Amino acid sequence: MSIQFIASSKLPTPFGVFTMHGFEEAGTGKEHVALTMGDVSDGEPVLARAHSECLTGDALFSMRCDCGYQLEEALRAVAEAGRGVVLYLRQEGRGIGLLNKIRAYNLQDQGADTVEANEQLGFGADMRNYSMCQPMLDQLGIKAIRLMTNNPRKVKALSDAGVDVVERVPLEVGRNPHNDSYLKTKASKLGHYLPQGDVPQSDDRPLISHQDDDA
Ligand SMILES: Nc1nc2c(ncn2[C@@H]2O[C@H](COP(=O)(O)OP(=O)(O)OP(=O)(O)O)[C@@H](O)[C@H]2O)c(=O)[nH]1
Ligand SMILES: [Zn+2]
Repeated sequence: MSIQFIASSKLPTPFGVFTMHGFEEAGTGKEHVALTMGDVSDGEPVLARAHSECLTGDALFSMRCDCGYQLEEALRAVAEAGRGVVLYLRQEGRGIGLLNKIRAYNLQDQGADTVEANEQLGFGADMRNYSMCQPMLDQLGIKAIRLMTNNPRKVKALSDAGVDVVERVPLEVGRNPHNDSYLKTKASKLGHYLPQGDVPQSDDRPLISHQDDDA
């Protein structure tokens, strides 16, 4: 895929100050972002997250999925390591887009699981492609990554796209009563490595703003 680097800036967050890099896909005009911290171009493997956009989880505090929790944890882990990258990829709803994801949620409200809902709408279970990742990492001087994910298909897709994934780092956060059956379906039908066992019963989403209270 042809992707053009556009500009970089600072991005202060509750976790620390990242550098934000903006990219534009040729053809589609899709805008992707990479957040980096530390020296990522020294040739050593870089702690990395390739995060698929989830407006509902990432921005609207949804507890239907684990996306928002994973995004927070990935940013926190990179900041703690002092070095890493988070690719924020505009492939909402596993590639079907926001409005189709809302259609899929409507079907899930009526009993379908996340895979059945996609299929009832005429989509595959996962319509994402990761071909923007290698050119984005290349632009940032990143040679190899330690990928934070529970999704073995993502590891394979990135490797197939030419990314040197030297390690998978588990990212198991955010399980709650609202997303438990969704996570079970991800494990059983999409192959995610996710712990089973008792669901934490708390309804709270561990928002960043609450973390100081616990410290
Ligand atoms: N179509 C659809 N997309 C969903 C649903 N729930 C979350 N998503 C999208 O799924 C994507 C995240 O995919 P996941 O399978 O949760 O995670 P992953 O990135 O493949 O795996 P991890 O790296 O372990 O997080 C985001 O684009 C979300 O918008 C759903 O019920 N239906
Ligand atoms: Zn989500």
